[in-house]
Amino acid sequence: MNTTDGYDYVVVGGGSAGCVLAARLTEDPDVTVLLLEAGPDHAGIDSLDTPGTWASLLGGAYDWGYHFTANPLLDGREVPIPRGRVLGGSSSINAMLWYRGHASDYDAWETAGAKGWNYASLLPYFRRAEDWEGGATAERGAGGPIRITTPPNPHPVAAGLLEAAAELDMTVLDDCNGPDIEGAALANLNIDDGHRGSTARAYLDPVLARPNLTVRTGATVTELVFAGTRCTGVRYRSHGVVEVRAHAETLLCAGAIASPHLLLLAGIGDLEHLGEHGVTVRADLPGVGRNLQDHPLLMGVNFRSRRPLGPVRDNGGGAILNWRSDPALDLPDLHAFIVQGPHATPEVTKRYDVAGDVFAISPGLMRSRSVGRLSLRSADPEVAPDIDPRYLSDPRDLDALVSGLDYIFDLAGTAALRGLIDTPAAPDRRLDRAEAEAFVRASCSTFFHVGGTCAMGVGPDAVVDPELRVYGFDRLRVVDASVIPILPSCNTNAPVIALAERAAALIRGHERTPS
Ligand SMILES: Cc1cc2nc3c(=O)[nH]c(=O)nc-3n(C[C@H](O)[C@H](O)[C@H](O)COP(=O)(O)OP(=O)(O)OC[C@H]3O[C@@H](n4cnc5c(N)ncnc54)[C@H](O)[C@@H]3O)c2cc1C
Repeated sequence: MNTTDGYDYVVVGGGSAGCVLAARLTEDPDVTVLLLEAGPDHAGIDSLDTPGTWASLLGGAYDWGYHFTANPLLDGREVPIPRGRVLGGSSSINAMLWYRGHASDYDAWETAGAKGWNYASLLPYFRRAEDWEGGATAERGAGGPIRITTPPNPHPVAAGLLEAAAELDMTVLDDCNGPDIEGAALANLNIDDGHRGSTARAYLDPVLARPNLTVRTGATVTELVFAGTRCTGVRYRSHGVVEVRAHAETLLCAGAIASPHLLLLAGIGDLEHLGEHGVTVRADLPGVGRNLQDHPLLMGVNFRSRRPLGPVRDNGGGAILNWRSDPALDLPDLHAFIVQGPHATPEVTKRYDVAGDVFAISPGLMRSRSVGRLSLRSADPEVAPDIDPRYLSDPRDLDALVSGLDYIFDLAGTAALRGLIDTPAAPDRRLDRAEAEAFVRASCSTFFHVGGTCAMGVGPDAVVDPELRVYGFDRLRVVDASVIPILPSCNTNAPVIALAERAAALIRGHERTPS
């Protein structure tokens, strides 16, 4: 084994959060940072850079290729759960929607025990990250690393969704990232002049020349190294095994699947579970891997277009919609986006014809109540963990998705969409309750928003404290989607980036958790 000299900070994983930390921490020229990324560099790879073809990346060379556990409530299907395996991580393969949800989503973190984490404390970091085309306002930022734009020339189906929503008396929002979120809006996209704005491109590329930053790609961390309760660094695989020391801290940014996996492999987790796999227990921290949350997404409600759809624009979507599955709810729980092409699981594709000029409206549940778990299958780091979001295990989630499916047919019945739709394609008509349930089970997939597996908080299931330090250990933090205690009602890239911005400020001592 090689042992290299140390760095002040070793960042494990160059994804959404890891690139932010590497860039912000090295603003201090006296601090050295090593960023370790298992995947390759993103530079020069056209398929990552081109916004319209992101869906073709799924299951490919830059995806870890995980699957959720077979779910009997989804007809036994093992839903794929893509995660980026390349510099930029999931932000290099994602759909580029920049949506921050509602202020109360973040206030709920503090209520859940994550002291100091609320909308007011995160807003400066959302603003700091943004370069919003509309310029700076009280809510939006300008001049930050991530360029945020709306579709300059929305695809006709995106424009049609906005008109359809207006016909149903929904608000058409000027800005989906303003204080009001209910209604339809043009999407905000992290697309900069036709290029994907991943964190690798926006945060890391501009600072690569800093002498205090070292980036190693093709470097898979297999082990955390400890001296007692102090994390002293990591071992990683890259043409042999290398051990590297972190003089100040090891920062786990490997994402909501790999970060808890590395903790479990290090013997940090539920005592009994670790014992079942012969892992020597370092700390009984039962919350590791628990509290796994994701937003279920129906892939999708498909319609045959009256006219050829033409080339894909923007990210292949362009408009979004938020509404309530039940008028008694305070806030929207359903969120849909338009797809400028077919959007269906293999099972749905087998049953219905979605070939040709077919577009989709895909509804997801942004306040899913089902909570799952990540656990070890083996003590071998090469064996992927068991990842189970337990979709639909709370029956209210099924009700909400059935309601969402039905509402898409209300939209399809508007004059605006009737002008675009020849006929429903999948399903091929509005369904009754039993049929709709069956369609939900066959079409339910992931919105790609896995989080919560190393939740911050104070209770017995909390894994990190509100400064993101792993309970019971020195010099070890988790900074990525894992620490989110309750998923916000939105896509998760912007929240993770704001979280990492705030974490960088905490680590640098520029921000304090209130006592
Ligand atoms: C297909 C897809 C579409 C999505 N669409 C959107 C969207 O449109 N809008 C949105 O807001 N969100 C979207 N998301 C979600 C969002 O991108 C993620 O929530 C966010 O990127 C998570 O950031 P992270 O830093 O927690 O993890 P990641 O960005 O996944 O970063 C983890 C990094 O760690 C690396 N890594 C893992 N294990 C190791 C190891 N052992 N050693 C070294 N490196 C390791 C990985 O390769 C990766 O680079 C999407 C996600 C996917 C996958």
